[in-house]
Amino acid sequence: MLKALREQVLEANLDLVKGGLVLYTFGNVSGIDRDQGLVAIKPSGVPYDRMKADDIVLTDLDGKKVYGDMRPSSDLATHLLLYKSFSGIGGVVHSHSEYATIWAQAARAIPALGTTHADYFHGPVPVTRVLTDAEIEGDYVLNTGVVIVEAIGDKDPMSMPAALVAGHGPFCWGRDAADAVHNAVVLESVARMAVHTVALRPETRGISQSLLDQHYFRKHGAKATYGQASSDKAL
Ligand SMILES: O=C(CO)[C@@H](O)[C@H](O)COP(=O)(O)O
Repeated sequence: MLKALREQVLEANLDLVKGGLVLYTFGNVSGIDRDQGLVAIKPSGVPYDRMKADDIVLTDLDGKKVYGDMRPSSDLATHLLLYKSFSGIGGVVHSHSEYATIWAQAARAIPALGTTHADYFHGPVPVTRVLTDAEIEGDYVLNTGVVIVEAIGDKDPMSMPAALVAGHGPFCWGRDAADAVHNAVVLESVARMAVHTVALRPETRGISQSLLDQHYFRKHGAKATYGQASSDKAL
């Protein structure tokens, strides 16, 4: 059932390890088949080096398992809410990558300090509000999705493909599972550079709106000029 999607999601999960974003069983990646309304997601707590395409769990958008013997990722409800809220996305990543998590733990948005940031994120990467005790004691995983959607607000989720969950870590998304991992790897790089930039020059104000716009739109959207015509995100 949806073998190609399960294989893509397996590869994307293994790419979290290759990208240095996760330790042990931390983190998770999912992908969606919009036509069938089914999500393929990492099984919970399974070491990446033992994970097989058959271990990838399929659920519907209500979280009902339709394929697989394993329990789905413990973050499933967050992934599902993001798919329901952001209709253009095809993949979701959660990691505890260190520098992005440092910003999340500090409950600070990552400021747009340079063109590396602007190539991927059209503005500061937002941080969620801190969940209330009632939200934590209720459905914490679902409410994590709620505060991410709030933090994105009226921004286009494809121009801001990441948010930091205060006190927790980053969630990223993209056109598919591989694209979401790509964004998560870049987010970690941008977060690392921002920590050091702010340490070196605490008063830094970041780049201007015009430089941010120029770099972002050079790579994204109908008028993008970067790379080759067939690719929105050539490296
Ligand atoms: O943040 C968390 C749990 O709070 C997760 O990222 C875990 O690190 C991985 O959980 P599974 O996807 O294996 O359930």
